[in-house]
Amino acid sequence: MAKRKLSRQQRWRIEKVQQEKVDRAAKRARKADDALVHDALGEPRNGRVMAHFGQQVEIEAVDGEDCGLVQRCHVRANVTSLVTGDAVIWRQGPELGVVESCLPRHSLLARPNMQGQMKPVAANVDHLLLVIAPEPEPFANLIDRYLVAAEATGIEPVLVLNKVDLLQMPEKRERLEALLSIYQRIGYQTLQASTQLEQGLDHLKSLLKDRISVFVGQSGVGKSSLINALLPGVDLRVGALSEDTRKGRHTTTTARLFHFPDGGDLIDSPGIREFSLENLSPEIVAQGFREFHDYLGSCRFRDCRHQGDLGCALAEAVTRGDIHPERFASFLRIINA
Ligand SMILES: Nc1nc2c(ncn2[C@@H]2O[C@H](COP(=O)(O)OP(=O)(O)OP(=O)(O)O)[C@@H](O)[C@H]2O)c(=O)[nH]1
Ligand SMILES: [Zn+2]
Repeated sequence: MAKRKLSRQQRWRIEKVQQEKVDRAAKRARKADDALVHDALGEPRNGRVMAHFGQQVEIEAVDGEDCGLVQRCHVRANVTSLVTGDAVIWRQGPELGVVESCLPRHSLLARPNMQGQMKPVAANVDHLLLVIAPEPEPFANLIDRYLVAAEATGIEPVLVLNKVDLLQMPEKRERLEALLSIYQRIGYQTLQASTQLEQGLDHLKSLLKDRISVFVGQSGVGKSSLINALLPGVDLRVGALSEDTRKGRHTTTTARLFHFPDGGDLIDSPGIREFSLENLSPEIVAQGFREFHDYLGSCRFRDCRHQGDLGCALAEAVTRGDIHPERFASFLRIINA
């Protein structure tokens, strides 16, 4: 009896402490809001989230005479979960500005956090540059996994084969070009580059113009080298990604938006580069294979699992040569993973 009473009391205490924490946070947010009302804030204007630091964000003005001006901003309590790349309505302040609302997003990139929950990391990305290389060679499935994730978020992927200077051996060149041609045939843009030979960079620059891009791909394929070639003078690892906190200066993993000198923007962070697909249903995965679209819904059985089922339209398309067998095998590996 006594034991049960104690545990109820303990529960009550824990709940009370938690409620106090929530109340304190709400009070802090209200106080910050109130303080801003009394400051001389500017007119509402359009802006873009450049980076996110705890309770604050860095906003760049995208309109007006001082377009390009950057200010740290407080975020109104009713504006939830802003991420880098978000388009916002904000007001400039003497010291701190304020974000009043977030405009609708056309895409959202997410990645799993430590607890395995998907956390949004970047908004309004137009282009996913999927970097592959002869070394390390892309492992089976890697390209398709990224493409499915891109299709699920509505972001246009482009395949970038970097380090083409390493393709001296005809056998290797043929193998990688055959791989690229699978994707060209189903309508993906591909391009070849070498940061070593400074090859393909102009083509890449023209693709990046007027868009927000992210670079993804396995470790060692040359993402940093490509970004450094396109964004000279910006150290992506230190400085730009650091923030001052009471605990001292440290590098955060927050995503940051950068402007390419020749036009277009980059959103980058260690987390974004690892972005991948998590827990997508077989239907969404199938939608992520764009050459399957014409056949989905045409299988004999409405609940066809496309795994040897009778009258499977996908399997028939593979037999006819309309779907590449490697892509179909990749689809099955992803849904059975
Ligand atoms: N031969 C050759 N090597 C390159 C090229 N681009 C990059 N490398 C080399 O590839 C290695 C990996 O390059 P990074 O740019 O660090 O690759 P990354 O994709 O950013 O790797 P992570 O930071 O681990 O994700 C480095 O030793 C580069 O010098 C290229 O065009 N040709
Ligand atoms: Zn089927």
